[in-house]
Formats: sequence, C-alpha cells, structure tokens
Amino acid sequence: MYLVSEERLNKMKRILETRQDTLRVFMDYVYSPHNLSAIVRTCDAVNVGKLYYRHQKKVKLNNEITMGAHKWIFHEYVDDIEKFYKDIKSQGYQVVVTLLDEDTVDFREVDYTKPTLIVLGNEVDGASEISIKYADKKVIIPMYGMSQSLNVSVANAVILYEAQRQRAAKGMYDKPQLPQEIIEKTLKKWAYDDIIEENLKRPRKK
Ligand SMILES: C[S@@+](CC[C@H](N)C(=O)[O-])C[C@H]1O[C@@H](n2cnc3c(N)ncnc32)[C@H](O)[C@@H]1O
Repeated sequence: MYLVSEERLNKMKRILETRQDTLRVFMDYVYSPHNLSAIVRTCDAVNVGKLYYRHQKKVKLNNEITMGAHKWIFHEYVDDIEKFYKDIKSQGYQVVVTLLDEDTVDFREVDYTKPTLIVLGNEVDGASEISIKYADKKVIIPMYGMSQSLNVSVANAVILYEAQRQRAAKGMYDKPQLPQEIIEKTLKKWAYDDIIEENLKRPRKK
C-alpha cells in the first residue's frame, strides 16, 4: 500500500507556503492543448496563486492536457467574464493584458509585486475586447525579428519569470501568503488524492 512519505508531504507544504496567491493568470480563450499544458507547467514552476481559463468547448483541464501539473494549481473556469473582472478588480488586482499593440508598455515596466492578474490572449485573435476594456496595463514583450509574436506559452513564461524575479527580490517567496487554514486543508486533500491515485495505479496482489 502507498502512503505519502514525509519528504513528499514536506514538498507539498513548501509549495503551499511559497504560493504567490496574489499573482494570477487568465487564459482568455487559449485553446491549443499543447499551449494550455505549457502554460499550466510554467504557472506551477513560478507557483502562481490561481489559473483562470475559458474556452468555447468548456475544456476541462486534465492529465492529458497538463501532464498532471493542474493537480497542484488552483484553477477555475470563467463563465461570466464581466463578473470575473469586476470581482478581481474589487479585490485590488491590477489587470495586465499581454498585447501586440502600439498602445502598450514594455512588460518590464510593470510592478508585479502588486496583486496582479496576467491576461493571455487567443492564439489567433489575441486578447478579447472585454479583457482590453478592463486592462489597467497593456504590455508587450519587445520583438526584434521577423516574427510578429511569440507563442502564447512562451510569452507567459517570459512575463511570469519577470514577476518571479521581482517577487523573489522583495522576499515574497519567504513567507506564506495563503491563510494557514487553507494550507492545512489543501495539504490534507493533496495527500488524500495522492494516496488514492497511487494505490489505484498499483497492481493488486492475488
Ligand atoms: C500568437 S499571439 C496572438 C497573435 C494575434 N494575432 C494578435 O495580434 O494578438 C497569442 C498571445 O500571446 C501573447 N503574446 C505573444 N507575443 C507577445 C508579445 N510579443 N508581447 C505580448 N504578448 C504576446 C499575447 O497574450 C497574445 O494574445
């Protein structure tokens, strides 16, 4: 029988204690499973607080898409986009929309140590009109080659690692942002899910 080792439990605890609750990402109609997977993995690596997504077919993040990384990230499907933006702004978040436009600033000019929602646009159409309407900042990653844009998952990584750099420099990975009761509750759930999943994978002895 599989039981969670102390080492694995400590790892789960460390993830929750360094989680950047106030750094969040919204995938605004990003649709390619490959891109979704790469974005989820980078969000996991930087330890973002939450990942929001919406998609025409209400795609559910699953192992096939994310290679398992979605298990460790708090994620939420956005149904009512107006309500979503109103709620997040009322919680004091700045909305930073990534965009290929004239009317943008260099992504490094933003202070990502503030509560921040980073918005990623669709692979073909870019960010939606509604996201642009709610943007506090519109940012661009400068491009000097022939290509007009980066792959959306690459753009996500570039911006998240700038946010990670600024937050680490400010010591924001050194003390927990999540309330203790959320850390404990999540730890219990992760440990439980881990045990169930591992035991289901193991062949039964006859
Ligand atoms: C392939 S791009 C979309 C291109 C689309 N034709 C447009 O004009 O927006 C997909 C998404 O990646 C992000 N992105 C890609 N390159 C970027 C850059 N250089 N600066 C800012 N965001 C970028 C944006 O979120 C964009 O919506």
